[in-house]
Amino acid sequence: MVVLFEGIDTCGKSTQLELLKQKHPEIITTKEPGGTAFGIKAREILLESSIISKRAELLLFLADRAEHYEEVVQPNQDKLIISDRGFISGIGYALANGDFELDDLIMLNKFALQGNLPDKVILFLTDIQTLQERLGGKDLDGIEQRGLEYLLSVQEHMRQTVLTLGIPHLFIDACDSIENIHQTILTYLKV
Ligand SMILES: Nc1ncnc2c1ncn2[C@@H]1O[C@H](COP(=O)(O)OP(=O)(O)O)[C@@H](O)[C@H]1O
Ligand SMILES: Cc1cn([C@H]2C[C@H](O)[C@@H](COP(=O)(O)OP(=O)(O)O)O2)c(=O)[nH]c1=O
Repeated sequence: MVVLFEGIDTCGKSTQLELLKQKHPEIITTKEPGGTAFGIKAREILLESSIISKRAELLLFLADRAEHYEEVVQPNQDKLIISDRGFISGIGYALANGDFELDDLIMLNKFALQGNLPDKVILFLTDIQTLQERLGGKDLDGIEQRGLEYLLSVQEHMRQTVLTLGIPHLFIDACDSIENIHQTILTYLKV
């Protein structure tokens, strides 16, 4: 089973994935961008914000996704695989960047994933105050520097995309405590 942890920067995905991995070391944990050797190089380019063309940026995220699918997801289909981000980020950030149609983005992402969408999405939803507090506590990469309004519009596009595609999902209140969220995820995943 393939599960995506999705949500905008600082909503708590990595914290929860780490807790889950501690309790269940048998879970295959991975991430996009950067879950493969190629992805590590792609991630460096993507986060240093040296790409001017939004299409070039999108295609590099998609290249990372295609490689990640073949190298990490496909060989482990029989196990529980949880990825810190995936194609919901791919669509959410691209829609917030403008100039892209949802139908085109769905088609491109299905192409990268050889038609195999994840089984479940756990989407963390935050609010402006929490986002501001948590972003204030870290060095911002090129994408995070695009600002609060940009990130909240990404979040809304992610939410709509999950609903439009009808993927089984859990919406998490990212402002809840770390322990409460952990328990909610354990219950949802039945692990
Ligand atoms: N539920 C929570 N309540 C308070 N702080 C949290 C919570 N979840 C995560 N944090 C803190 O917020 C910051 C960002 O969390 P992180 O898990 O790295 O987010 P993401 O992986 O989504 O970018 C970290 O400093 C983390 O300790
Ligand atoms: C997977 C993906 C990520 N992104 C963005 C989201 C993040 O800002 C960045 C990845 O950074 P990352 O450090 O993984 O995210 P986080 O701050 O949540 O730990 O790339 C896209 O724009 N498109 C995509 O397809």
